[in-house]
Amino acid sequence: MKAYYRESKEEVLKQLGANEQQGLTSKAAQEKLAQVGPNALVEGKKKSVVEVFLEQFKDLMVIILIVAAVISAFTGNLESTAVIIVVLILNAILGTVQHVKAEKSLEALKSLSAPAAKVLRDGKKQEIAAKDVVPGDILLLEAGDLVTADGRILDNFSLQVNESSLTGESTNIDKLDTTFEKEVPLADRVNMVYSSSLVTYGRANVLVTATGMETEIGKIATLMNETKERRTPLQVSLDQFSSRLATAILIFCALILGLQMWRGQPLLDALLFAVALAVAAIPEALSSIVTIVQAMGTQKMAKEHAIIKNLAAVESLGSVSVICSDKTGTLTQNKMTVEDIYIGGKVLKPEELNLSNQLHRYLLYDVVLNNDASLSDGKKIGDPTESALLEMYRKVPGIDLGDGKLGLSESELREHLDRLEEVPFDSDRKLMSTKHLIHTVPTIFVKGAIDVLLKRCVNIRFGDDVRPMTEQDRKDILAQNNHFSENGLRVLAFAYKESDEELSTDSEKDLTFIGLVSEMDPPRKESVAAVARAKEAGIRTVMITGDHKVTAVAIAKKIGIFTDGDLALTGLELDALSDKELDQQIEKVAVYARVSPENKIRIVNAWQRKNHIVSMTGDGVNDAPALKKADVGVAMGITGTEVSKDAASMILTDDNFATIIKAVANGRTVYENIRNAIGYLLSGNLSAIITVLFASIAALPVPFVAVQLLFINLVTDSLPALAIGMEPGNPDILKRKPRDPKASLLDKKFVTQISIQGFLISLSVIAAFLLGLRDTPAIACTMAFSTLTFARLLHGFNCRSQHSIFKIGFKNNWYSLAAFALGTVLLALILFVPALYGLFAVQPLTAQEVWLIVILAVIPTILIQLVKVIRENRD
Ligand SMILES: Nc1ncnc2c1ncn2[C@@H]1O[C@H](COP(=O)(O)OP(=O)(O)OP(=O)(O)O)[C@@H](O)[C@H]1O
Ligand SMILES: [Ca+2]
Repeated sequence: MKAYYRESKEEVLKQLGANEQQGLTSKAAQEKLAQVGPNALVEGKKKSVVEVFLEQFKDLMVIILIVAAVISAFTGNLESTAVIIVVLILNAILGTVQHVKAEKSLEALKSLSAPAAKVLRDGKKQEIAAKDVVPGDILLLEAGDLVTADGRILDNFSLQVNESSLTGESTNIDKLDTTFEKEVPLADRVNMVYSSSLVTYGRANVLVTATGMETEIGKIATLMNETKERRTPLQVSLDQFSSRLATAILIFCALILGLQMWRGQPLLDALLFAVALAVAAIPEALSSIVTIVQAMGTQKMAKEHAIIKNLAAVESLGSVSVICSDKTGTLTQNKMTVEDIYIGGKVLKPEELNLSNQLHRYLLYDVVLNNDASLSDGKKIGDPTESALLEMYRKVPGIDLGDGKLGLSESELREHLDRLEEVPFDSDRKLMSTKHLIHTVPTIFVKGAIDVLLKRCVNIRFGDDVRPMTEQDRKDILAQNNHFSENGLRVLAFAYKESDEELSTDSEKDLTFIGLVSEMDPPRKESVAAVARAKEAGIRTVMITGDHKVTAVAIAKKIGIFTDGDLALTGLELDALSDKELDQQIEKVAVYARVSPENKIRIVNAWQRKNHIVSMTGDGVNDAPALKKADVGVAMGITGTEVSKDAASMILTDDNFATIIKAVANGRTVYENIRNAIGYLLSGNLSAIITVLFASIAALPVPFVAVQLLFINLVTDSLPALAIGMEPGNPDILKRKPRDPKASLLDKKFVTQISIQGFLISLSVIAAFLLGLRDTPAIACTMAFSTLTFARLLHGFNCRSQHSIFKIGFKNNWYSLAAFALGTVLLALILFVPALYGLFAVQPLTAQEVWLIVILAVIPTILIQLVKVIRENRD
């Protein structure tokens, strides 16, 4: 390993064959990539397919089935044994396929949110996937970036980096472009940056020295490589439910076994009862249905511009009750245009500026030079606040745009008066400064938020004349600012000073005021409707912005976030409140203006103290802690920093507030569909359990054989359960209050409903069984099995929604009809193809018996639908 930090910049460049001005050529980069491999950490050892397959047999439920197979073999029912074994193997294969698929789709989602890196290649700044970065690349880092490779700093502009993921040290570290003589420990190598750290401030050009597993984090990556299987809260609670259910089944089986033996039944016959009960009770399809429905939900969300990074977020989304959203870009379009300019005591349009006016000239210097954006071929690059300023510059009469007129184009101006030093903008300080030589005089230009900047101005300039700022001047400026803000305009203030000092944040004082520029950022069209939908859904929308309070409230009113009786707080006002005072007000506060990232964490905490589930958007470097603290942290796919994307659990690929509401609706739908599918499976199982218990207690023969129950649980029941999972969102899904996150999935009301439905179906099945018993036990068994299967297929329609089938119809879910049809065909095959009789232990039925089955099976569904219709008409 070479100690790059101990060698000079030139030496390192030479060793890696790199070019500081041009970067690598794309061809050289490609060759290098083929040679060293992608810049990614090798994932921890994944479970092999065989391991996954074998794991499927570790389940207690499966063990019960294996025991059932053995018992069947002893009772001479070898066909049953064979079928159970085949079913078990098929089930394990299905489980394996599903596991692999789920992993793939998670990986696909991951790759959608893979980090990007900015590099210099072929002499141009380019954004590439982080995995394509190679040693020798020139990495262009700026605040908000994730460092994606190890590198030596070539040019440093006050870069600050957080290396906590590597060193555990949480403070930000100032980087330098020096060379070390002696050996120093990793944490002190301030002329290097390391993969996995976050750029919190400033910028730097860095020569990549190592990528992938060769990086420092790669070397210790084995520690974090154990890919833990993460289960969502819902999956965890279902796991708990399953294991409790398994225990209950075992106890019941023992009781039944005891009862049958006590009656003097031979052991093997008694065992058949126990087996039937066990198989009837186990919801084999449950966990796979939950996984499938979740996976389909996330895929749908991805298509609708919301990428889920963490599956648990789908569930949290369903109970979100507060959404704290950024204003700029999320609620608004982030398309800024300059409206009015306040300069020399007058309000002017850009077209009214005059190049021969010295005051106007200084504003234009400040506008163009103290600005990182650029306009090329009509494309805006950089911060929209800043590109709007360049567009304003171009509107000034006399600016040369290649037509030979007098004034310089912005790039010529930047070339002539190049930037000597700079202090970049950050949303805490809300200022930006640059230093230039103007007519050989060193001059510092400052621009930023008016409330911050005005405090630092001591003079004001009118034309060529600079004089001390009076109280009246201040009042005039603030009044003008207020006027702009009330119209929802963002205001930037401009100032300068002539000074030779080394530029730092300390230089931003004793300034001379130049003027104000106001910019318009119209709300997104969809925002108004989305906020209204959120309100209907019991979700409070709160606007959080770095902008001025008056501006923010004006926009919030337009969008419908701020209504009569609401409050607006600034970050400073928030700081002045105690937690207790904040708790008293928080529900009224609709707008937070001039917030700092720390304010955001406090806002999340306060809502969470009130047991709200909070979604918070963020795009900046410092938003990461608030995004992590929120229940659903949302990052912006287009404008968000890599750091914010890394911390979020959902990424909006269109940066649009309305997408969050869509995702909430999807989250609610996924949860409801899962709940309905679970209700369907459990009520069906319960009906079989009741029938077996009844037969046992009434000293009747065993009503089902294991194969029949397996057929129902694994085949005919899975079809409607999946169809229920595909149910499109209920149109009134956003008209309800958010789900209480603490409420259990199987609450009392739901359990009662499941019990009643299971009981109704079992009544039909028992009736069919008793009618069959007038003939032979074998016919009775066939009738009980057919009635159970058909009744459960029909029950699929009942569980699609709380509403009756007349209200929801079939049109929006053809899957439910297809599932029913397919299940019916399979049942018919078993009943009418003699070759299958042996396998499923059925007997040929008469036409009369078939009619009886159909009628008995339909009755529970008719009753359940009837209740729904009555309830609908009552409400
Ligand atoms: N590039 C910049 N240079 C100087 N000042 C700026 C710049 N951008 C914004 N400002 C000033 O800082 C204030 C806050 O901007 P900031 O970027 O923190 O808010 P924002 O992130 O754009 O808004 P939101 O939080 O709604 O997304 C603005 O109102 C403006 O006055
Ligand atoms: Ca912001």
